[in-house]
Amino acid sequence: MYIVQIASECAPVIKAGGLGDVVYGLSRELENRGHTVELILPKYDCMRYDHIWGLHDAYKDLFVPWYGGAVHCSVYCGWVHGRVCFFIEPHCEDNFFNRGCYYGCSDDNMRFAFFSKAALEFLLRSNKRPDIIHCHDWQTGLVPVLLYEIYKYNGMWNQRVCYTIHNFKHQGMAGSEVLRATGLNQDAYYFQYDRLRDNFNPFAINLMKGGIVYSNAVTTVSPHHAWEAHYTEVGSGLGHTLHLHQDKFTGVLNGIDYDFWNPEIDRYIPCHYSIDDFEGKQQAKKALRSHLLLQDEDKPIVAYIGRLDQQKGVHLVHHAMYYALSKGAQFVLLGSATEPAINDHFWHEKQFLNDNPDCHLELGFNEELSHLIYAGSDMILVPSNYEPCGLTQMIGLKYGTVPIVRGVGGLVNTVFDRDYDQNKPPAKRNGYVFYETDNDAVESALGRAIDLWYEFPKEFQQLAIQGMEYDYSWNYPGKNYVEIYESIRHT
Ligand SMILES: Nc1ncnc2c1ncn2[C@@H]1O[C@H](COP(=O)(O)OP(=O)(O)O[C@H]2O[C@H](CO)[C@@H](O)[C@H](O)[C@H]2O)[C@@H](O)[C@H]1O
Repeated sequence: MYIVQIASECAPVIKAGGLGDVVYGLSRELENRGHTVELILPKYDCMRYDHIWGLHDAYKDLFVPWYGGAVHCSVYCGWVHGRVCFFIEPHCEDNFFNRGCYYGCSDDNMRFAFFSKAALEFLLRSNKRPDIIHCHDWQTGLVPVLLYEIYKYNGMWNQRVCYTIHNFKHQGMAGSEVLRATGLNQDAYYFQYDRLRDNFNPFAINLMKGGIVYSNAVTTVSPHHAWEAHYTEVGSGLGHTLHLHQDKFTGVLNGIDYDFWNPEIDRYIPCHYSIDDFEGKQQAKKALRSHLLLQDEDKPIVAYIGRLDQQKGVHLVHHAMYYALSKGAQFVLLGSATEPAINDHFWHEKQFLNDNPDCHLELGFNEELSHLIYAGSDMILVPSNYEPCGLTQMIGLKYGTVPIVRGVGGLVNTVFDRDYDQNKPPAKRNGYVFYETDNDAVESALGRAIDLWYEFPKEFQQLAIQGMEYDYSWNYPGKNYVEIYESIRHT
């Protein structure tokens, strides 16, 4: 099959979070399975150009219809660790992708509506006719809408769309100017409830809803989250839409790219290790301590890696940090916040804990350091309020770092409590799970983990090894996606 992924991120060249990992990892797996995969991405000024090889002109004068006129674009092609990527650069006053950031601008709706339109225009003009277009999250929700309302009539009648939702919280709410800009026009038609009108705001169109309504298949990133989104408030108002489209909606658990996240070959850690040779993890722990200037004592290291926002349960991250320190553990945090109040809070904590020899807060985005933290820590904390899949616990498992998670979303599908899981035999359990959102809940799980580390170190190591035995590679999810593509291809 010929598959084109249209996305706003692809790791490591463009990565704000887990979306980037998934777009890259799935593309690689599909290629390994013999399919042809190409990616279409925005050409941001701030992306990691050092991860692109052979960047060259691919299509010089692409004119993308926009309002009544057209925006002149250049399309570049390059290889990102083996994947063929096309980068779209518009030349217009809006400077859509030269903002020094990926997201967070007041006109994000317009930026990504433009990107969606430009990606299809590029496919059309360059005569690319993929069997499957796979697009992701609200940023590309308009792709299937534009395909079936406009591009189908221009020669792209045979393309089918798989749409994956990584986060229901951000849906892309827009006004009718997006319809005018993209050439969809006809407000009355698109503002119908069964099309793009938001389920709660009658004056807004919802780009993610458009993606659900118009795609041939819709997935989210774990089976449990698919259920939550359909039946609970976690669907952020889209539950009824998912219900109406339930026949094409499923949850496919994400994978991890084991070529990149693997302690046996990881290029960012000082010493490699595996299930059979666990000693290297101690070396990584030493290296982590020396890198972050933590005192070198016989203590467990608890880590948190991730965006610092409400989704991730920041109030519990904060509490767990002090609780871990009080229980004789060390705590390492790597995260960044876009919300000013949360950002200020953690900068304050960082200053407050500056002289604490058992704690380090690294505020910012640092891919290389994240590898060392996964390898050098004993436990990884994921106390999310909601978590569609969660990659950090799966990466932690691969690195023999025991996950301590809240039992929501994909965390339910991947982490099984050592003491209480009813469905797995003890030899298949791999971490600790708590359910409530209060301090006692996180203490109950983190406390058990730290106690086991101190009192039964061999059993703790056994638990870590049991986690490493799980296969959360792209192997199974890759197969699942190919089945989905096959099922929609000839419809
Ligand atoms: N400060 C930092 N420095 C370096 N690396 C950092 C970092 N902060 C985060 N990362 C990395 O970014 C990725 C984050 O993965 P998550 O699963 O937490 O994704 P996120 O919530 O962004 O995305 C959404 O999409 C993904 C993919 O579908 C879902 O797993 C998830 O549940 C959903 O919320 C990991 O690779 C992590 O190591």
